[in-house]
Amino acid sequence: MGRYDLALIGFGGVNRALAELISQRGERLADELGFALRVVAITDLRAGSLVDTDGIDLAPLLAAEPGELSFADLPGGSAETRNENVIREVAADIVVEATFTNPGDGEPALSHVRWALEAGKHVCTTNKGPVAVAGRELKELAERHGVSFEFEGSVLSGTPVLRTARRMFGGLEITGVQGIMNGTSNYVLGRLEEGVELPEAIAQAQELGYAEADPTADIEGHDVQLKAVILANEVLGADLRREDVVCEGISQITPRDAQDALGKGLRWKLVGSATRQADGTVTARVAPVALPAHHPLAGISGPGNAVSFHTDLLGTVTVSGPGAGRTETAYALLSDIIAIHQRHHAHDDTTPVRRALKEAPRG
Ligand SMILES: NC(=O)C1=CN([C@@H]2O[C@H](COP(=O)(O)OP(=O)(O)OC[C@H]3O[C@@H](n4cnc5c(N)ncnc54)[C@H](O)[C@@H]3O)[C@@H](O)[C@H]2O)C=CC1
Ligand SMILES: N[C@@H](CC=O)C(=O)O
Repeated sequence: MGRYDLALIGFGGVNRALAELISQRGERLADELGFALRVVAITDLRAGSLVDTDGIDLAPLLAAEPGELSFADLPGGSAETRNENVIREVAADIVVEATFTNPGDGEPALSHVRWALEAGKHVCTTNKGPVAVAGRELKELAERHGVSFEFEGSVLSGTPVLRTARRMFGGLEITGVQGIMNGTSNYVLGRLEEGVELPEAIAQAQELGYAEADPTADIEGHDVQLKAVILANEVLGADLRREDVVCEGISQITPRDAQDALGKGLRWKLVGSATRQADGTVTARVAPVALPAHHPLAGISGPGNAVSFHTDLLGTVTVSGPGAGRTETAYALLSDIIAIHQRHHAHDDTTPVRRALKEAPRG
């Protein structure tokens, strides 16, 4: 059975949840998927760095409170983050990038991804910054080095939107996408409908692990702006930048507004969209919209998200599911690792499904 050695860059909510999945379900996953996962390096701004090429024992790290974790006194540990050294030098197959999203220049995550690809390592990330700022360049860099750059979790967390569009919509013309793409703001709008004030609703979303490090990005729409760029570029073949997307958030909506709307059969939602215009160009915007109850996006509640694809042959196809959450987003990373395995080891007959297919009687 094959094995992938992982370097985790950033050890906050999402990468800890991935480590938990590996620690608690590693054997089951290996049986099902036909490969094992082992963590050989972790870096984090607050905890430092830790390297063990025989495999890090994750259980004691996961038992520690996140804020109290320090690698400094562990064998192979250091108080220094040492990102570049770890990413370039440690013998890992896949670098898993889950540090803060920087909506401006995508840094330092953009450099983390570049270093890894240059070193011939696959990358999966949930970080929107590098994808929105330099997605095309990074995909080309990955191609040149014969490795994969996967980022399913950058839009709608673990709900497979990008891969669904890429793999399942062949032969369709997609004319536009529209969706609720931020779990925090959708959760907050639901709380406003219940009469909770904005600061308290935001604090609850932070506690639940939905919000960005700076929740302004969620509330003012900047997070959706990045997701609209990624969808426009990935699904509609555009070349948009964040500045091209007109953006308005939900900070002006009060509990009273939300409750008044509800009384009229409307629900305020933060809607992101990208549309192909008649001249072939693509435009995108983010804005709060009071949707009528019968609209397909009106019923999406809590941290749930949904994206509708407008197509020529199927009409509108909507994918919905969690848009945020630590474990849900860690699943996106696992799905990226599975995609890497399928792309680079498609001819291995190691998984139970492949073995069964090969051994099944024909005719
Ligand atoms: N939490 C969620 O529901 C989702 C998160 N994401 C994205 O996933 C990424 C991670 O999210 P969370 O784990 O929730 O964030 P978090 O804030 O819990 O964790 C980020 C971690 O990165 C570390 N870090 C920051 N800068 C670093 C650097 N230069 N080097 C090493 N470590 C660094 C921080 O110390 C922190 O532990 C973010 O980019 C976020 O936008 C994407 C989809 C959903
Ligand atoms: N903060 C984001 C997390 C995922 O991108 C959200 O709330 O949707």
